[in-house]
Amino acid sequence: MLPIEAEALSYAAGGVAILQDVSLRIEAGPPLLILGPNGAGKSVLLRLLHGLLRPGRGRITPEAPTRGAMVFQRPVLLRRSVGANIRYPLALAGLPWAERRRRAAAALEEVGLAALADRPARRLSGGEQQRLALARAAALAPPVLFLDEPCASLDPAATRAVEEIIAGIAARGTKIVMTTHDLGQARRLAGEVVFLHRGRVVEAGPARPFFNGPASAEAAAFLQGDLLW
Ligand SMILES: Nc1ncnc2c1ncn2[C@@H]1O[C@H](COP(=O)(O)OP(=O)(O)OP(=O)(O)O)[C@@H](O)[C@H]1O
Repeated sequence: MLPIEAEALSYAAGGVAILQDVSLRIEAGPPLLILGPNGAGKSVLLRLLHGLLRPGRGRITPEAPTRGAMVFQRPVLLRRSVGANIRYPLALAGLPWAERRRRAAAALEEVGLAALADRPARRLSGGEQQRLALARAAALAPPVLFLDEPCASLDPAATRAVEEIIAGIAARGTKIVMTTHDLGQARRLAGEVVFLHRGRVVEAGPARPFFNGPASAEAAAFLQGDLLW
């Protein structure tokens, strides 16, 4: 599924342009963080890249109904046990029974939920639910994992736990493409950055130079907390 190539994407809703002429290439490597102020179009771009939304203009290759797994700000869990939430998509993917058990156990161990495997998933805390959602997506070993503000409703400790899980998934070869409002988190996780402002890509490239000395006035203002929209 990699690379994913987006060419001249535009997207509008209700007659309002949300993204304009966005081109980017997603390649194997460390996490790609999509950054920008409120309303810049980060979530819409993530959904286009994944395939949940279709661009009004432009093209994304490879063409596919979806181009990876996705985890949302608020996890969508089945009304089943923690373990069953992980095993169900593995069954849908056609994996044999023993392999499903093995992968589910390993995934729960990795996110620290092994002891809660038989609990109803929807009774977990917010942080535990998000860890479960990540374990469920990672158990499929997708080439790309799209994360939309995965820590938005979590406290700092739960946020750090989720960051460690994300870094672990990335280290095993899944490309992470994610949005966040948390610049500290972006600095900790990002290998590459796409900076959006008002629906356009203003900067794209390796994370370190972006954070240390952004090329554009908009990104410099954003990093100082002075670019509100
Ligand atoms: N279906 C829709 N209909 C109308 N407007 C929309 C729709 N989806 C998104 N928008 C608008 O498009 C703009 C970009 O939305 P998006 O959610 O991608 O921004 P964002 O950068 O993720 O913002 P935030 O940081 O606030 O989450 C916003 O102004 C939003 O109100």
